[in-house]
This record gives sequence, C-alpha cells and structure tokens, in this order.
Amino acid sequence: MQDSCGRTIDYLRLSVTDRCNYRCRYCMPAEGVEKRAHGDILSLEELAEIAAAAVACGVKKIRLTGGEPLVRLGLVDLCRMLRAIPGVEELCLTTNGSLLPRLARPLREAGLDRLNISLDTLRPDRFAAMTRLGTLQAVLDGIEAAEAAGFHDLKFDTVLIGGFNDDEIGDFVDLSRNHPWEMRFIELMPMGPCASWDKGCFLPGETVLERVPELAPIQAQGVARRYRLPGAKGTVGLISPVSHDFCADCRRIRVTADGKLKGCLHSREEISLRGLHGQELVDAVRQGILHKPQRHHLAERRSDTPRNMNQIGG
Ligand SMILES: Nc1nc2c(ncn2[C@@H]2O[C@H](COP(=O)(O)OP(=O)(O)OP(=O)(O)O)[C@@H](O)[C@H]2O)c(=O)[nH]1
Ligand SMILES: C[S@@+](CC[C@H](N)C(=O)[O-])C[C@H]1O[C@@H](n2cnc3c(N)ncnc32)[C@H](O)[C@@H]1O
Ligand code: SF4
Ligand code: SF4
Repeated sequence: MQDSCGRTIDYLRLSVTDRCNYRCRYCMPAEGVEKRAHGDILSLEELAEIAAAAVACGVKKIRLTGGEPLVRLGLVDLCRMLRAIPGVEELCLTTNGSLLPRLARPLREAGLDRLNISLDTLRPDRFAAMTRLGTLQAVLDGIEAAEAAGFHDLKFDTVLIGGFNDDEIGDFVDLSRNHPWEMRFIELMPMGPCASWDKGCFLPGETVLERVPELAPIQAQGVARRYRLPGAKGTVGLISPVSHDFCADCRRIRVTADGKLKGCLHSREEISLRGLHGQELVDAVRQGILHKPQRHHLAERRSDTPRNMNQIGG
C-alpha cells in the first residue's frame, strides 16, 4: 500500500533481537546494555504473525536484523515460518557474519534468499578494537561458510568512518574485482554512541569516488548508487543517507524486537503491535504506514529516535 506521501511500502525490516555478540563502538555502549527479559521480546509466533499482517498491507520483502539476528534462538525455524507466508517474495538477513559457520547452511535450507554481511575493516587489530568483542577471522570463516551454503550474491556493508577505515577504501573496492559481490559503503549516521563523535568521522560517500576514480556508474538498486571497476566481477555501492538522502523513495517500515512499528529509522514515533491479532493487527500496521514520517533530520545532525541502532536494526 501507499503511505500519505504516495510512497509504495513493500519492505519490512524485522528485528528479532536487540542483543549482540559484538559491541561496535558506533552502535552500542561498551557496558550497561540493558538486558530485556525474554518475555519483552516478540516470540517466533508473534514475529510471524506481524510479518503476515505486513504482507496483508503489501509487504513483499522481509529483512531480518537485530542486534545480531544469528544470536536469536529459533532463527532457522522463524525463516521457515516466514517462507511459508504466501506473498513473501524475498527473505533476506543482515548479519555481522560471525555465527555463519554454524548457521549459513540451515538458514539456506530454511529458505533464506540473500545475506548482507557487515564488515568495517579488513585489519584484525582494527576489527577487534571496533567490535570490542569480535575477531576478523570469525567473519572470514563466516563468509566462506555462506558461499559454501550457496549464498553467492553477497553484499558487504562497510560504515565509512574518517580516521578509522577510510585508508581501506581501495582494499574493499578491490574485493569486487574477483568476487561477484557488492561492496557497499554506508555513511555513518549520527545517532547513539557516535552522535557525539568528531565531525571528521562523518565522511560523505563521494570520498570513495575521489579515492577510486576508475569506478564507473551503473544502474542504482534500492537505496544504493552503484559503480563498477573496469572488468570487475562485482560492484561497489554507496549508501548515503546523510549527503544524498533517499527518503523520497523510501519503501520501508520497521518492527523492533520489542514489537514497536517504526515508520522511519530516525523517528521517535512508534506504534505498539503487542497483543494485537487478526484485523486489529493489520489495521495497526496500516496506520503505521499511513503515518510514516516524510524524512529524517540528519542534516541538522539530529536523529529523533532515543534508541541505539541495535534496538532498531539499521
Ligand atoms: N537512513 C536510512 N538508512 C538505512 C535504511 N535502511 C538501511 N539503512 C542503512 O543502510 C545500511 C545497509 O542496510 P542493509 O541492512 O544491508 O539493507 P538494504 O540496504 O536494504 O539491503 P538490500 O535489500 O540488499 O538493498 C545499514 O547500515 C542501514 O543502517 C533507511 O531506511 N534509512
Ligand atoms: C544495527 S546492525 C544489525 C545487524 C547486524 N548486527 C550487523 O551488524 O549487520 C545493521 C547495520 O547498521 C549499521 N549501523 C549501525 N549503526 C550505524 C550508524 N550510526 N550509521 C550507519 N550505519 C550504522 C551496521 O554497521 C550494520 O551494517
Ligand atoms: S552493528 Fe551489528 S554487530 Fe555491531 S554492535 Fe551493532 S548490532 Fe552488533
Ligand atoms: S530516514 Fe526514514 S524516511 Fe528516510 S529512508 Fe530512512 S527510514 Fe526512510
């Protein structure tokens, strides 16, 4: 269905947990992460019921996210439940990749179509410093497991952070030469822990084009402007929510792991879906779509949501 700005909404980002096995510095605080009781988090059945209500409102694509979705018990069962909903054309997942060695194959068998893997640096020391709890090797093993399980059109999401990984732009772009992957650079959005970071950390996506002038534009896809190196197997994407916002073309709604429908990533407005069933639930999702905010206010360096990114799902 269309929202009040005439945008077609057909993409649901469904968060299955706010927990994570990492503590990326821009996303989560090091300590004091409030642990929700299990009962505060939507059950698998509730998640599937909400997904079905969103499909009844026109959603065709579902992306599972978190926190780290792979730490959620029953995730494979959930994929099977979502796959069984008539009208779900694409089932995708965004992950930090570290638990794929165990889960890539069962997820594939349960009907997951696509995987996006977040990877901010190719240097083991930087990786450990940024994630606080992770190792690069675990993600590299996860990538191998994903390919072995049949996920060939992988996309990688690298948050561009001035002074941290901008000297690795060329290394990430190079990976697109011999792999059929999309290497994407995301502008850091000022919210949660990184909202107070130095101005120099926030680089425009154009930095990538300045550093790698051989990149030639190709057709955009979703929210990413896309490019290719001459003769490369893969592509490069720029997701620029700050410098080139894509709100006018936004097709998304989000549901948080505690059952709140968010029309916009950066908005404070939420509709509680918990305890609603049947037509009541469908009507609440419809209301959320109709009242979807027009755009964000990041240009004034302000996200209006009090949530950290792990409590939304990106
Ligand atoms: N501002 C803004 N940023 C978003 C939105 N959706 C995703 N992002 C950011 O874009 C990055 C990539 O998102 P992904 O989870 O890979 O999903 P996607 O870009 O929809 O993936 P595809 O389905 O493969 O196109 C994440 O860092 C998100 O935080 C959005 O609606 N608004
Ligand atoms: C919140 S994570 C959830 C899924 C999974 N844990 C992962 O890291 O892929 C989703 C995406 O949001 C990105 N992200 C988190 N905080 C961000 C911020 N302030 N600006 C831009 N992207 C951000 C992460 O890098 C990741 O690619
Ligand atoms: S970006 Fe993803 S992996 Fe990193 S702390 Fe946030 S939820 Fe966890
Ligand atoms: S900021 Fe809000 S309106 Fe803009 S693209 Fe993201 S979710 Fe959509």
